[in-house]
Amino acid sequence: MKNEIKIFSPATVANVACGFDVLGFCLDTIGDEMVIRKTEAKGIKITKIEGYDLPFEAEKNVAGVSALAMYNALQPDCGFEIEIYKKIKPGSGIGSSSASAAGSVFGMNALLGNPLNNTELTNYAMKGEALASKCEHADNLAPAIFGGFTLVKSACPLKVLELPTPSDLFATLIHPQIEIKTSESRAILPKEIPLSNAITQWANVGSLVHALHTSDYDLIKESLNDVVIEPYRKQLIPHFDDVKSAVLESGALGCAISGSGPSIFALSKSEATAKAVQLAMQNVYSKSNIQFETYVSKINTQGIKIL
Ligand SMILES: Nc1ncnc2c1ncn2[C@@H]1O[C@H](COP(=O)(O)OP(=O)(O)O)[C@@H](O)[C@H]1O
Ligand SMILES: N[C@@H](CCOP(=O)(O)O)C(=O)O
Repeated sequence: MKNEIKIFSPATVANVACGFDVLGFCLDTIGDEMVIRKTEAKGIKITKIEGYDLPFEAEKNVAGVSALAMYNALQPDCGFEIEIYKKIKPGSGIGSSSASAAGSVFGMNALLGNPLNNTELTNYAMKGEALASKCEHADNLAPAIFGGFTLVKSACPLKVLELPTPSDLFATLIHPQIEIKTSESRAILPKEIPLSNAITQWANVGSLVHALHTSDYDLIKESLNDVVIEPYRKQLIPHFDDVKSAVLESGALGCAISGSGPSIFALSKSEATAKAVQLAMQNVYSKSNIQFETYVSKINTQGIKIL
């Protein structure tokens, strides 16, 4: 059995407009790399972090927290070293913390001969995610680990439903280079919502799930709306309304905040439209003095992969 593996741990889009804390999908072109190594010395050590300044103490890094949760439960006869090559900026809204939290447990599981299934891995990864967002949500972790679109039916006990990915669907993202911490953008949300908004929102979630199952792109378009969270969070994202109008005019099926922001995502029916949408996003932000990155990505149906 191998003593070391290198993995690609993908970025993810949580919420997918209407599905706060339950829906998510996995990206293909953006993600971190990690190396996980078995050691004779017991315990979990983070030995290398490149890309961004993050804590090396296992208890303060989401990769270490999820690894420790799994390690303490399994009590294997070895230890693990973790190297993180961070490409996803922390606080991006595309699952930076989730990529690390999922990557460490996925890598350890592979080196131990895969004793755990994807649901068990997601459960341990949630312990790490909770360090960053102050809440055990799995809507980034599930698509990172299972791939494709996922719905977290319940967090406790964890039940993840894998949803189909229509083959022509492409994502476009813009990541304005400002940091919004998930914990802070959760803190501004209302504790209660009007019943009329709840009805609109759960109708959208139900119809989006149906649309994914039937590859009904018109219904995807009708369903990609968020009347519950977006009105609060969009205030933290400069030019959000301008980006959304420009993107919809360019032919996207829908556009919403990615995770807790500041990234904004759109879904389109073809790669050509996704690229036109990318130009529309760039046009809006190039008129401002905020730095940004944009991406076009297929939906990654595999999730984390061994390199
Ligand atoms: N390995 C890690 N990767 C990313 N963020 C981490 C990691 N370990 C700890 N953190 C902390 O988690 C926070 C970023 O997570 P979060 O706010 O959820 O952003 P994102 O939406 O990009 O996941 C930052 O405060 C960061 O310092
Ligand atoms: N459902 C969570 C998702 C946070 O995603 P992230 O990529 O910003 O960590 C939320 O909306 O708070």
